[in-house]
Amino acid sequence: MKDLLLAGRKAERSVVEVKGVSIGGREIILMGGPCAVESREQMSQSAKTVKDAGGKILRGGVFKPRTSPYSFQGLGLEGLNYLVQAAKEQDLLCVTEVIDRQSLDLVVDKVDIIQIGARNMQNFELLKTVGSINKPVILKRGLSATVEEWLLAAEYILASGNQRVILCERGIRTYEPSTRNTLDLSAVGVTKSLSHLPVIVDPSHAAGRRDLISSLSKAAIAAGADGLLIETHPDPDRASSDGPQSLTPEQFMALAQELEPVADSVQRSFTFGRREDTLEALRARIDRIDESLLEKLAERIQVVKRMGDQKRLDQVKDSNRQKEILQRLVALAAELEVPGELVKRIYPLIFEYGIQCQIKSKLFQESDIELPLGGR
Ligand SMILES: O=C(O)C(=O)C[C@]1(C(=O)O)C=C[C@@H](O)C=C1
Repeated sequence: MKDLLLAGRKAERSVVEVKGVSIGGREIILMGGPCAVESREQMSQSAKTVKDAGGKILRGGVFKPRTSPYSFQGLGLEGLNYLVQAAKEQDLLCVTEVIDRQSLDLVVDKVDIIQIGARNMQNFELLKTVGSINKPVILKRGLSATVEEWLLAAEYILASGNQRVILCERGIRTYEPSTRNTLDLSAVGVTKSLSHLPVIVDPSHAAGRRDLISSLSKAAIAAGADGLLIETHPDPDRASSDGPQSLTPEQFMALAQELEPVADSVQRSFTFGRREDTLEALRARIDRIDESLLEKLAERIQVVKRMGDQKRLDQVKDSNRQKEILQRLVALAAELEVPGELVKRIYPLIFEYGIQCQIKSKLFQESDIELPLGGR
């Protein structure tokens, strides 16, 4: 197929790694959650269901591109917080859809995966924009897109620099009205023969009815899908969006349990149930925590550097302020059951590095003299 310079087939299939979760490896990755985020409680319950079932990623729409302008359009930022918080509570990753640059800017630092919905598959400017970020992207197949058009849409993202693209088959429009769309399972195999990218399947949007989700999910795994994106809602009859296709928590659990033997039968793996106590799962959790600690440290260093601009050289070191910070943190540490001694040992290093940065930027703005801590 022409022009698939980056999305086209390679000797090795790509595995998209995100915070210890590998999409496109041997393991089938289960992602679940409601179509739209509605409340803190709804997201908490959904996250628990997904975790209990062995899922790794929580989904939830906060910016909803709806067919009718009068349908629920999403909770926006308020919903984003519910999604992120619920995922954190259960140590899940989270994914949400963006519809334009503005919504991308709002979510990009908060979620683990960005979704481009079917209706935006050929929004080329948006594809280029998500191509310039450092976050994996789930690219849904357009409602009437051919596999070639879908792969060329992925090519836009890859060509803009972002190599972590996951394709998602979510059903296409056909003449058959008994399901909302027709799940094109042959597209999984076709796409995998043409491209190295991982492919997941969303049976919920394809079928539009919950009675078919279980069989379609199992069929998707047998067809070679690397993961499933399935809608579940604590109370589907009251869902503000896509209730008829959402599974109840019990149905979601039952389905997840049935995935294990299907995955086994095609030399893939899926483990039903919570797995937080294995060494591997705990290490993955530690990796995620360490990443966020470091991200916060980097943010602190940036702020401290900016503070330096507002101080004279003789004001850089402020022992009273350091004492104040330490006192507050030692008290907080006690509440959080972290030894105060640890805080007292770590913080002087952090203060010292900040002071060095501030002094350096004042004295040697143009120089690159090594600081004792190796910073610059
Ligand atoms: O509060 C300031 O004035 C800072 O520059 C920040 C900071 C810090 O790291 O928190 C750094 C140096 C000062 O000795 C006190 C505190």
